Amino acid sequence: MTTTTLKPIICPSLLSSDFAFLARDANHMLDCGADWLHMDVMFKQLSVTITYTPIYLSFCLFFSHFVPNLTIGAPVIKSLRKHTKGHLDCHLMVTNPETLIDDFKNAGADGITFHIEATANRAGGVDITADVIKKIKAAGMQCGISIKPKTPVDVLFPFLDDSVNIVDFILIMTVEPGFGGQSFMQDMMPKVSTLRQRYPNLNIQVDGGIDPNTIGTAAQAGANIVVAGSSLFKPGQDPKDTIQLFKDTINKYNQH
Ligand SMILES: O=C(CO)[C@H](O)[C@H](O)COP(=O)(O)O
Ligand SMILES: [Fe+2]
Repeated sequence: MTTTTLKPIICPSLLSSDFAFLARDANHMLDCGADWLHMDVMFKQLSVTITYTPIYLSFCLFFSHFVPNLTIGAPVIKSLRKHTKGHLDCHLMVTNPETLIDDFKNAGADGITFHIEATANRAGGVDITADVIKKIKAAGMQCGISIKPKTPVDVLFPFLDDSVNIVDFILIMTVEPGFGGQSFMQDMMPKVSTLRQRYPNLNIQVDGGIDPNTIGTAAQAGANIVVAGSSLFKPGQDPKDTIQLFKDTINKYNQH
């Protein structure tokens, strides 16, 4: 297989911006060298999981929120679109991502990343997942698939091996989704290196706890797209230097 050098792509998470000055903060990050603008879409939606428990010889219903937080939706993307030319990389932490694809496309999103836990765990999950990929691509957007920390990486293989419905990148969560400012989970790195070995040309994004101390670990494992909120919006620090450091570190480890 021929390999190409993967471009570093730095995505400031606007979850850490001042929402009252969203466009100002987004464009400042682009002026500082950022490549994409990462938009964290969280919807505190109740989901139901049916699980068979052999111990009790019965089926149990579990109710949970996909994430315990509520952030922004398509109307905010639409407003921001009018004030920036940046690539809007929308990370959907919601239970039924297929219901939001048209809204986000119409609002001006450039890419949608959905969580496989929100599609594959439902009845007919493989087909639902494939349909979501198809729908995002048919709408002309980039498509990413994300996995939470407890989800094994091999659930992604069938979709990456599909030569028809091409996924643009994988997002490996390096924190439990829901909030910015959490600590980087180093134990997620074997997932990144497994993907890098199996798919040398795959764009791999990491999200959560990326800062000057953790970027080396993520880049060495094989990540070339990084999301960073807290570390880029840290008061009193120039994001230009941090973005350049992230790019240099990714380039250092990304020589096939
Ligand atoms: O998806 C996310 C949380 O669910 C955010 O993108 C992520 O946490 C970025 O923030 P930080 O760099 O502060 O960890
Ligand atoms: Fe995110």
